[in-house]
Amino acid sequence: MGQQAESAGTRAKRRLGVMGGTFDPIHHGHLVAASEVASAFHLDEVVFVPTGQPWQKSDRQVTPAEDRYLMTVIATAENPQFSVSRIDIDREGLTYTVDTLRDLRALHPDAELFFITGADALAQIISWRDSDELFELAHFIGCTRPGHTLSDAGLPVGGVSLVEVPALAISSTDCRNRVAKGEPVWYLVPDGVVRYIHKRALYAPAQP
Ligand SMILES: Nc1ncnc2c1ncn2[C@@H]1O[C@H](COP(=O)(O)OP(=O)(O)OP(=O)(O)O)[C@@H](O)[C@H]1O
Ligand SMILES: O=C(O)c1ccc[n+]([C@@H]2O[C@H](COP(=O)([O-])O)[C@@H](O)[C@H]2O)c1
Repeated sequence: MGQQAESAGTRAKRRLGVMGGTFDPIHHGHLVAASEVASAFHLDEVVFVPTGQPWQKSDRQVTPAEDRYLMTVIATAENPQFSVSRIDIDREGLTYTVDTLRDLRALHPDAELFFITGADALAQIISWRDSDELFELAHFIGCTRPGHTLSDAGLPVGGVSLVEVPALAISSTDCRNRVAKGEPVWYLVPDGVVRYIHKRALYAPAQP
């Protein structure tokens, strides 16, 4: 029966979530948002895509991509629905989501793409490169995030869904600042990520 349906071309499209981020470091806010969206939108998989060179974060030194990639692998390893892609890290030049989605489209021609963002990122999308094309390549899902208003105002009708996720007032900025001050990040980021941060001495204050 399954085989017949497949050969008749009636098989449902694979639903692939895309969670893009700098992940410097990845924290439970990212993981909960991805998990909630996967459940609410019946996604088959969520691929986490750490940025290569995020052009809107050029005001600060971003941690090397390999460290951010490895922390993302560690954080997602136990969830069979989660995977990590190197496409943005391995592409030369600045990272633009339009390239991410074009590449994922080419890699997964039969999948429907769902790009997941927090409310803060969603509010900036109009400033992203080739923003019109973004909505042809994927459906966008904006998640609530404490301190930010979730809105689809000005975005293409039907191109965006808004979803409420458990409020976790966690940011990578706060995690970095805590480590720099010697404060704990246990339970804000996965345990393996805490250990990786300490092993690699990430976010430590610069020595005088
Ligand atoms: N606590 C959170 N709840 C919901 N969404 C979040 C949360 N933290 C981050 N996101 C979303 O995850 C994506 C990747 O975020 P990013 O890696 O920039 O983390 P960040 O915590 O915002 O980092 P930073 O503090 O360095 O700006 C963005 O779409 C962002 O809106
Ligand atoms: O394409 C763009 O112009 C663009 C500008 C800013 C952010 N993004 C993407 O938005 C996601 C979250 O980015 P950030 O900077 O909040 O970590 C990540 O996948 C970025 O590549 C994309």
